[in-house]
Amino acid sequence: MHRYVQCTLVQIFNDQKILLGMKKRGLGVGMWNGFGGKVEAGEDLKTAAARELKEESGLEVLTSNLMEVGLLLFEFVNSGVVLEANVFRAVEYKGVVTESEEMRPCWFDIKDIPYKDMWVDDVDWFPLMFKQKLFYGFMKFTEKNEMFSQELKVLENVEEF
Ligand SMILES: COc1nc(N)nc2c1ncn2[C@H]1C[C@H](O)[C@@H](COP(=O)(O)OP(=O)(O)OP(=O)(O)O)O1
Repeated sequence: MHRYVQCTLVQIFNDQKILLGMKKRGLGVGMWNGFGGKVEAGEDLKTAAARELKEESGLEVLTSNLMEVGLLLFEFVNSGVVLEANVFRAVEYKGVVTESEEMRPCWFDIKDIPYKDMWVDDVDWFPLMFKQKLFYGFMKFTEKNEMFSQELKVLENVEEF
């Protein structure tokens, strides 16, 4: 049986740079990623995305400045957990980038993304995000977090999520 968990993943852009965070604990520790986490009871997706961004990076974003860019389902077959990651991008935000208990943020040029220190799926969908394509993906992972199956497609509009 599967257990679906809604979560968010926010990508912050400044011209040709993207802000990534080095995960300091928990799922994905030791890897660079966008900012996000589980949606809490009673929260809508964008409110959860803005909260996680603030908690992990110190940056504040208005929910109206969060643009949907993709939906990714990560199934961890051993546990039966399926993370439904709702991916957003933002180019308008305020605040000071600040290291948190969970993430150490750093700006990267979009031509120099540290894919070798990121989840293996990222190398396939980051380029779609950089081309401003809307995408859907379904990836399956073993108990060692190795990806063994991947479906990834470009969508026309968010209604196809
Ligand atoms: C499996 O492949 C993944 N790829 C990418 N790029 N991102 C992933 C993958 N699996 C999970 N994620 C992202 C999605 C979310 O943004 C976070 C989930 O993080 P976490 O489990 O730390 O969520 P929190 O609510 O912050 O957790 P705490 O309970 O520790 O606060 O990872």
